[in-house]
Amino acid sequence: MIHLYNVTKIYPNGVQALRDISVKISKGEFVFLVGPSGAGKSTFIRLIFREELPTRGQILIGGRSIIRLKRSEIPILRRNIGVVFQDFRLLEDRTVFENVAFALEVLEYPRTEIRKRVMVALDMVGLGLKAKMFPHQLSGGEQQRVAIARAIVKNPRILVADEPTGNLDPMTSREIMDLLAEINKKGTTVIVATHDREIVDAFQKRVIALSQGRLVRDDVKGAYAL
Ligand SMILES: Nc1ncnc2c1ncn2[C@@H]1O[C@H](COP(=O)(O)OP(=O)(O)OP(=O)(O)O)[C@@H](O)[C@H]1O
Repeated sequence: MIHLYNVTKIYPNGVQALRDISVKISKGEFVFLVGPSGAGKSTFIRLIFREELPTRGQILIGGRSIIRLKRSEIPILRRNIGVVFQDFRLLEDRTVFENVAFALEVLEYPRTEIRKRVMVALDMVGLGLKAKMFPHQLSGGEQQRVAIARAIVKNPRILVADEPTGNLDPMTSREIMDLLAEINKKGTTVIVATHDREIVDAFQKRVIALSQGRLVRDDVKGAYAL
C-alpha cells in the first residue's frame, strides 16, 4: 500500500534527512518507526502525507505516485491519511466536537453526516460525553484522543502519528497506543514514529529503525533496540 523506492530527502539547507530508503508497508500493517533524534522519522512521516517532497526516489500509495499528484489531487490523498502529532494541534477556541467536525467541514460533508461521524469518532476514542468541552478543560491524554478522533473521522486508510505520546506520562501513553492498535485492528494501516522504548518492546510489532537518515533495521516483530 505504501512503497518508498530509493527515497532521499535533502532539505534546502543541505541536511540529508533520508538517504536511499526503500521500504514497503502493506495494507493493515502496524509499524513503529524508531531511531535517535534527527534520524529522519518526522521527515519520513511528512513525506507520506506529502507535506514534503523527496529530493530523489519514488513514493507510491495504493499504487499511485504521490509525487506527481496535481495540486487539485492532494486533498484526495489527505482524505485517505489521518495525521496525529506530539503537540495535539487542537483549535483552542473550538469545542471537542467542533475540532473533530472541522476535518469534515473542510471536505464539505453535509451537516447531518458530520454530526453522525463525529459522534462515532468521539465514542471510539472514549470522549462521547465530552463533546462540548474545550481543549484546555481536558487532560493531555484526552486532548490526544480528540486529535486521534479528528484524524480518523474521515475513515482514512492510513494513520500516521509523529511521537503521539511524547507529551504524555507512561500510563496515558500506553492507553493512547492501545487506541491506535484498536484502530489498526479495524483495518487502518498505522505508522507511529516514537522514542518510547517501553511501548515498542511491549507491542511486538514491525519495527523500522532509522539512523542518520538510513534504514538500519526492519524487524517483523521487533524491539526498540537490539
Ligand atoms: N524543515 C527542515 N529544514 C532543514 N532541516 C530539517 C528540516 N526538518 C528536519 N531537518 C533536519 O533533518 C534531519 C532529520 O530530522 P527529522 O525531524 O526527520 O528527525 P527525527 O528522527 O524525527 O528527529 P526527532 O526525534 O528529534 O523529532 C535533522 O538533522 C533535522 O535537523
